[in-house]
Amino acid sequence: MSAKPLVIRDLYKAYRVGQPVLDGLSLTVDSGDALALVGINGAGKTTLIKSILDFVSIDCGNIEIFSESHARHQARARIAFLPERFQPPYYLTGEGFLRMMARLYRASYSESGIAATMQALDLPASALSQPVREYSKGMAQKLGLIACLHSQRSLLIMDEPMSGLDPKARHAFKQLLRELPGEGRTLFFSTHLLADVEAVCNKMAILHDGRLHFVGSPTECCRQFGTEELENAYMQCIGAQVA
Ligand SMILES: Nc1ncnc2c1ncn2[C@@H]1O[C@H](COP(=O)(O)OP(=O)(O)OP(=O)(O)O)[C@@H](O)[C@H]1O
Repeated sequence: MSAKPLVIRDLYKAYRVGQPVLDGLSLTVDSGDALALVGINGAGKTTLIKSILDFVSIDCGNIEIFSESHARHQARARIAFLPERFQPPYYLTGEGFLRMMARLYRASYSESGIAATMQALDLPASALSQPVREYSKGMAQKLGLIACLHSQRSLLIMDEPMSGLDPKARHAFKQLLRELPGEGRTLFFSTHLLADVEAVCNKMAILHDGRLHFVGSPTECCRQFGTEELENAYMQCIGAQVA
């Protein structure tokens, strides 16, 4: 049996003593999952992502990436990551950035593949030779997404990847995301957009008060909370009033 992309057990993380952001969180992500992490502002989504990537130290528990401890350098060798508020280095051109990322990811640089993804996301070919400091926010986001998609890595971790994308680009990006499981890749991303969760994901995890209050498919979430609308199910899950 192949190793699971991500297994988290009893994870605790506090920035201040006695105030855990993650309070005994456990989660398993299976190969080919497209899992969305949702939760209110400040719920701890970015903290969870940073914990997985060992960007912050954890207080307790363990995290395994393809059966290796997340703290081991090689555990991250199968991950591509796109941070929240992504900004490529200002001194590079679009192509310079994509070639640098391909080297870092030890992936081949496919001119035709990148051209196709750029076209799908409505990023003009001229952006390749343009310095990224001249990019709009959405253009920079698209460049980061393209680097991630072309990383040839098995586990893609993205923090709010759709933020800054216009509706057309979001539509195209969701289509690209839907293709990932068929390529044997696994997707783990945070989002506030429940419509995107329904469109892309076979699983969602609702983080609230430091714990996962629900893990399962959007359909199961609606069923569990006795509603047809995912938004209402989510509100009930986090104990919020539904108007
Ligand atoms: N470096 C830090 N030092 C102290 N507290 C932090 C730090 N980073 C985050 N926090 C706190 O941890 C909590 C969770 O923050 P986090 O950024 O993980 O939430 P989030 O779910 O990603 O939020 P959002 O949806 O707004 O992006 C917040 O209360 C935040 O203030």
